[in-house]
Amino acid sequence: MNNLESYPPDLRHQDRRQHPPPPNPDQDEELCDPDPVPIIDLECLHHDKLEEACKNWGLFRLVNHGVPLTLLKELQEVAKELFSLPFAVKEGACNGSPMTYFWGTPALTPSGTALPRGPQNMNWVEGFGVPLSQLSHFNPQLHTLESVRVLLMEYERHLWRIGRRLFEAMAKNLELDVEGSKEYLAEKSGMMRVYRYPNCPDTNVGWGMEEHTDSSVLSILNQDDQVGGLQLLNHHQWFNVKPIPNTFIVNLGDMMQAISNDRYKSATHRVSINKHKERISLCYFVFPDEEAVIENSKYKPFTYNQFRAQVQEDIKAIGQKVGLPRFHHYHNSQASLL
Ligand SMILES: O=C(O)CCC(=O)C(=O)O
Ligand SMILES: [Fe+2]
Repeated sequence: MNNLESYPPDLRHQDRRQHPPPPNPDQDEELCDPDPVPIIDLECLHHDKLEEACKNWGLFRLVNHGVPLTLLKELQEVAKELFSLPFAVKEGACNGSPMTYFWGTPALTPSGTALPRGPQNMNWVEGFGVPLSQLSHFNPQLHTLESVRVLLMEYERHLWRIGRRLFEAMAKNLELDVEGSKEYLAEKSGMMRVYRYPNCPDTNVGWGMEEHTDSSVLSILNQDDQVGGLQLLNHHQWFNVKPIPNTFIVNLGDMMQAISNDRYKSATHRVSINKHKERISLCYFVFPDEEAVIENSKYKPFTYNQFRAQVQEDIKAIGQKVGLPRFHHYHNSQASLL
């Protein structure tokens, strides 16, 4: 099933062929733990439950989201098909299109190129990314990529409906001005990413995706039905976020934390490597209007454009994102780098 030729050369672990999976892979045991993540029902949205999840977790599981199961299954299938193509085909597939193919890091420049990282912090992931504003503006030559694009167009319409509904409920809880807060969630400002996390017998090679917070307002994740790996940091403890079919994981990003004046939190999360099974996930990120100014008692006035530029600068200069502390009043740059 593992098609070595399809993996980026950096992610081809030499031991891969010598370790067939045991009948009961130990990593699956953790998936039997009770799932601690708060559940939010979109059909019957309780504002107090949502408030509690945003304040205490920065992440929740969304049920009754209204996205057809057939669409979710089809997306997973076509994504699998796309990733199983030879690496060289995937590498060339996005030339001349707004879609990008990347591996080894999720940190990209605005034009979609991977920000260079040292081999010591290689993330065990490959992905395709596309800005939502471009999704309907290109026709990939590669048939499988075109199938993905068509499905993503339909999927995006659902996720925008979900994101807006959730954001409106949060804005109400935060008593934000209804008209003024509209620019904090811009329909086509988002992006979509499809990931594959190759399995690797030696999990010491690092992380599928290293610990981070998202820069978005909201991120909506459709993770593999079967293979876990997503972990959430809450109150100094890491939790496994189980894969449960037909549910989404919604996490709040840095922009939501800033908009809420730090009442809500941007979830710190990471993805572990599975020894035996690869994992597919799809992530939708939605951002504020690029020029919308965020300003309140905890933050100096700033726009998402400025935030993004600062993140890029920090990654280039010190190899990591500093994020929100850069924009706090009374920011002390030394303190935030610790
Ligand atoms: O694939 C996942 O489960 C998480 C992806 C993620 O955290 C991200 O893209 O920021
Ligand atoms: Fe993330």
